[in-house]
Amino acid sequence: MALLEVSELSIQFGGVKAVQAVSFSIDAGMIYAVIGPNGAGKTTLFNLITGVYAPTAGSIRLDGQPVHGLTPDRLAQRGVARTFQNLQVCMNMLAIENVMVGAHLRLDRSLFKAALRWPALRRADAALRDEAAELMRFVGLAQYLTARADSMPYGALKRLEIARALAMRPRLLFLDEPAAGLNPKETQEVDALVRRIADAGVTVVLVEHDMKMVMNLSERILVLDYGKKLAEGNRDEIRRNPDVIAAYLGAHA
Ligand SMILES: Nc1ncnc2c1ncn2[C@@H]1O[C@H](COP(=O)(O)OP(=O)(O)OP(=O)(O)O)[C@@H](O)[C@H]1O
Repeated sequence: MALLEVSELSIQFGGVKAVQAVSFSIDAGMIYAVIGPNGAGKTTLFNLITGVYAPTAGSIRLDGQPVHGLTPDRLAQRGVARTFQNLQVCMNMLAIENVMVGAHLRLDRSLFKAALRWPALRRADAALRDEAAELMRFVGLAQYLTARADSMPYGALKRLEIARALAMRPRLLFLDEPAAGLNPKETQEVDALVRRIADAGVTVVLVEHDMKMVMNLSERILVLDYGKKLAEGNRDEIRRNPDVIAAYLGAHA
């Protein structure tokens, strides 16, 4: 069974059909990319799957169970996490506290309340801090363990978002343009990081304009155009697809 199964998913904003009857499925362990021109519906598709928007029609199944209409925090508890195209970092907090927020989102609140005796809470907090530090090292931010978020360069903040999403211990991680605004060296580092995340057993879904990165990493690629599925396949199928070349890749590949 596929880890994620999206069927005939649609959403409309006023007259704009942002996503129209899009179907695809993602197997566990895969790196999967969603590409398409600006405005094609990629971020909206992420927003639908991660519970930011409720679909107008269609269904989303995780491990065979329907999850459409669930809120982002319920989805987080089921193992779905994401990063955002525009940074969503709390700048007035320490970097490590931003990562700890991710771990808090994962915890079931009722269990957390039950543990509300101070010594237990302090131990839990120390454990979360250790875990957050470990994740910061994993994404290459060891030098920022005691830094404030607002003192960090943009490239490091992009990684901080990834660390915070990983703190939710996701099975399925959505990365919305992880290389946007990065220089070629930073892009290569994020490329290697995505590979490490996948090697750790997390299924990764990626929206990305950097074609080199997409073609290097992705086992399967979904191409959207005007909210519709234009093509889906492995890298070679996508590279050769005449519709894709005409709509999108021609200018990039
Ligand atoms: N909340 C919203 N209200 C109204 N229209 C929206 C909303 N969100 C997205 N849209 C519209 O839906 C369409 C798809 O937008 P979306 O941001 O998903 O595209 P995208 O493929 O992610 O683009 P980009 O590559 O530029 O990020 C666009 O026409 C956009 O203006």
